[in-house]
Amino acid sequence: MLELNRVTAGYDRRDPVVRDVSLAVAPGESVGLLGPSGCGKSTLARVAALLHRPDAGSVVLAGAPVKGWRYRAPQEQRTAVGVVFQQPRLSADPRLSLRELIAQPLRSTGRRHEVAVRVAELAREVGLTGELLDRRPHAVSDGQLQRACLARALVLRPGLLICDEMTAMLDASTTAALVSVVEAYRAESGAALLAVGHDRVLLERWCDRTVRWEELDGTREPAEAVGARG
Ligand SMILES: Nc1ncnc2c1ncn2[C@@H]1O[C@H](COP(=O)(O)OP(=O)(O)OP(=O)(O)O)[C@@H](O)[C@H]1O
Repeated sequence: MLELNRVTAGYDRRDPVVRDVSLAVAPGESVGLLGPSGCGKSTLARVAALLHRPDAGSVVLAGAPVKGWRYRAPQEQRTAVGVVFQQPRLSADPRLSLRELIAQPLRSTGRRHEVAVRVAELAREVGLTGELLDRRPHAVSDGQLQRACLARALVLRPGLLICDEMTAMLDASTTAALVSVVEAYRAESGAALLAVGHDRVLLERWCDRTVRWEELDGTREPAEAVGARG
C-alpha cells in the first residue's frame, strides 16, 4: 500500500532529519514505527502522508509512484491517505464546529445530505454526541477533539491511515476507544495502518509488526537496513 524508498527529508537540505530510510506497509497491514523523541518519526510520517516533499527517494502509494510534489503531493493523491496527529489543537481549524471539522474533506462533494449522513455515522463511531458536534475546538477536551480528528481522517474512506502519536495526550480509556475505532474501520475497509509513536507496549499490541527507527536508518550498515525492509 505504501512504499518509502530511500527517503531523505527534513527542513534543511544540508542537514536532513530523515536519511535514506526505506519502509513498506503492505495492503491491509498495520505497522508500528517506534523511536525516541526527536528522531524524525513525525517528519517521516508527514512524508508518508504526502504532506512533506522528500529531498531524495520516492514514495509509492497503492502501486503508483507519487509525482507532481510541490511542498505537498497533489490533492488527488493525498485524499487516499488519512492522517491523525499528536496535537489535535494544532491540526484543527479553531473556527469550525466539530461537525464542520469532520465534514471538511467532503466540502467539495456538494452533496449535503450525504455529507450529513456520513458525518453522523462517523461521529457515532468515534463516540461524539450531537451537542458536542456543535461546539468549537476551544470548548471541548483534547480527547473529544482527537475523536473528531480521527473521524475527519476516516471521512474519505482512505486506503491508508497514518496515526502520528495519535494517543500520546490521551488517557487509557480514550486511547483504547480510538484504537478500537481504527481497528473497526480497518476490519471493514481493509485499510492499511502506519502508527508512529514511542509507546512500545501500545504499538506491539495494536500492530501486526513493529519497526524500530534504528532499523530503518539507511546510513547504517547495509545488511541492517535490508533486514528492516524485509
Ligand atoms: N518545521 C520544522 N523546522 C525545522 N526543524 C524541525 C521542524 N519540525 C521538526 N524539526 C526538527 O526535526 C527533528 C525531528 O523532528 P520530528 O518531529 O520528526 O521528530 P519525532 O521523532 O516525531 O519527535 P517526537 O516524538 O518528539 O514528536 C527535530 O530535531 C526537530 O527539532
